[in-house]
Amino acid sequence: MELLLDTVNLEQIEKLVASMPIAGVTSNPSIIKQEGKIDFFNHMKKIREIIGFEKTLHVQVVATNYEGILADAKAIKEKIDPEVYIKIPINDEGLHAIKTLKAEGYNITGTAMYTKIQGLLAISAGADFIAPYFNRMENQNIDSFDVLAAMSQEIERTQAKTKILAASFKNIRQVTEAFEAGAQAATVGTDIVKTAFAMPSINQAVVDFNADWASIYGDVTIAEM
Ligand SMILES: O=C[C@H](O)COP(=O)(O)O
Repeated sequence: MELLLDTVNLEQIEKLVASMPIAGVTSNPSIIKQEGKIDFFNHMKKIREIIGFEKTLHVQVVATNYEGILADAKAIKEKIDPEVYIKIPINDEGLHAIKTLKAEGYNITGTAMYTKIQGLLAISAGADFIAPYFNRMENQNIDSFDVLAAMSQEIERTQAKTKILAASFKNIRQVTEAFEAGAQAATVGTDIVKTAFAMPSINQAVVDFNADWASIYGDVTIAEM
């Protein structure tokens, strides 16, 4: 499985990339807004410096029409780096742009995915990743697990190269469900990452082990023995 960070906070990225098996970083305008009016291209380049080229960086277009999306994609690729994944909403204009940009060798992540048909079309257009919005689908009473499982089946059936990069999570259960449904990757906010080990029993187990050790050896650690 691939775990990506859905943030552009440099400090958090640096910290979590060092301590967790992180496969990349994703962003969108709402995520950028959380950092204020950052120097967009320089900030994205700093993220690349932190994560290196073995991890993926996904940056979203803002234009909503075909020509504008192509222009945004070109600028992102030229001003950040050629390896960046261009995030494009899967709608009529976006899909048109995905077809064109894939033919020109761009890395593409189809995003804003709420329905099976969006995913099927993006897979067919050759998107490298599709990003179904797990929590947002649940909020609309759509069975997220079923949508992801259908995408997984389609990728398997057609032997497509597309990977499912599940997004939009409000808790860890949704993340593990996304992987169980067949997602290869999931992008999560730093708040969700932090809850991965938040179960009180985990810490209590460590406290109990330490107490038993101390009852035998006092405060002498294994390294000091
Ligand atoms: O890029 C898409 C985001 O992961 C959506 O997440 P959100 O539903 O928390 O805004």
